[in-house]
Amino acid sequence: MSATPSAPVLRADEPGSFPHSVLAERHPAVIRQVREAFPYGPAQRRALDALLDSCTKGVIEDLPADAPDRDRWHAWGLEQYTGRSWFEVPWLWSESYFYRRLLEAVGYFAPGPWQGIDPFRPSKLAELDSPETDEELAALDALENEPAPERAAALLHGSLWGNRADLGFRLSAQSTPGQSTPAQGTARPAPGLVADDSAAFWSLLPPSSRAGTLCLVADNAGRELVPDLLLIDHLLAHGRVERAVVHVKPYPYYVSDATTADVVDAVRRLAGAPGAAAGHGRRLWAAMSDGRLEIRTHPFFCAPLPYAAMPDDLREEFAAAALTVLKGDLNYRRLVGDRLWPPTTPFADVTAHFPGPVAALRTLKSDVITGLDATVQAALDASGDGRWRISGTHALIQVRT
Ligand SMILES: O=P(O)(O)OC[C@H]1O[C@](O)(CO)[C@@H](O)[C@@H]1O
Repeated sequence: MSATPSAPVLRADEPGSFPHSVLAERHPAVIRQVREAFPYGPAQRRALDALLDSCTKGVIEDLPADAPDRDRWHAWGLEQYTGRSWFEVPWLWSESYFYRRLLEAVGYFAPGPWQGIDPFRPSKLAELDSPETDEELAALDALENEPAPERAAALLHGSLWGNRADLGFRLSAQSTPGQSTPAQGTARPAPGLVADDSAAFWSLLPPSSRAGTLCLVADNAGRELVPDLLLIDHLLAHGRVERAVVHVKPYPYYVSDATTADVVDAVRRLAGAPGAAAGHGRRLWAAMSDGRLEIRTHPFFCAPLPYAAMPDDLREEFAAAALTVLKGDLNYRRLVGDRLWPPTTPFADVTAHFPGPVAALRTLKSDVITGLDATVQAALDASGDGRWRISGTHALIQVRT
């Protein structure tokens, strides 16, 4: 890697900035949503109130002495950050620890009646069972008749724009009226795509008898995970990959990030749907049963750390993959170190640390961006849409081979 000058790590210490708004507005909204989602008892309600006080006007507090992952969080910086304001430590760290503390407050980890109860499950299921999901599944019928290259392109874009299904984002972002996912099967670049390395993506997964393994590091459940699985079904069915591994979160995270339960719900939703969707669901179910599609998780997926700091076991796994696909905004931030790089900083430079070929499929929902062509950046900055980095209306497909 050429000596790319470093860039500042994002913090939430600037009032008016997007990171600041996430800690000051989105996190309180998440606590309110969780409080209303379940008939939690007085103890949990007091714990949620205490977290609200701590994360808006207090300081970072240590985990309880008997917390199963206390040592791990101390190694991840908790020792250093205890007693400091949530707004002054790295933004990624604050956000990640917030979700850990939220689960603590509702009794997710402690032995007892609420152990393992996902506080975000009602909103994830509501989204999965929504009429919008019905519509998207029905659109698969038309796709069946499209030539394979168009079908492949449509499924790749479905997985990409599925990343707008970020329920945490919806809590505080106003939706962009009339903005929809790109029409299925159209060859022209989708509006809102600020970088498009689709050709490199497909070049890494040629149909072949020696096809390799795809690792997909998932992001949101529901209407993002379904198109991710449809893409995987297509890659398996067309011999572009021999095996696929979907990496999910070990516990609920960032409101709608996918866990194993969400994968099962998504495959069931497909298999139980009318039309072509059912065929995709049955194939995915069979692939999970015979091991061609595997679900894995790792504590690192809920760590407040960049991918450059990933542990060796994950490093070896990604090094052996034909391609690792990182889905979404948070994974992108972690891939490039959650730093405010100049937007034209080459993607290949800031991802040189990644052990194997890597692709980012992301809708832009935070300030971090790299690998932009200077003319594209100039056009975006001149567009008058000051929110192009954070509004989720723009997306990218970036690949480092
Ligand atoms: O689900 P995604 O695409 O990772 O987006 C996560 C969102 O949460 C944030 O962390 C802000 O809370 C941003 O990264 C992004 O807006």
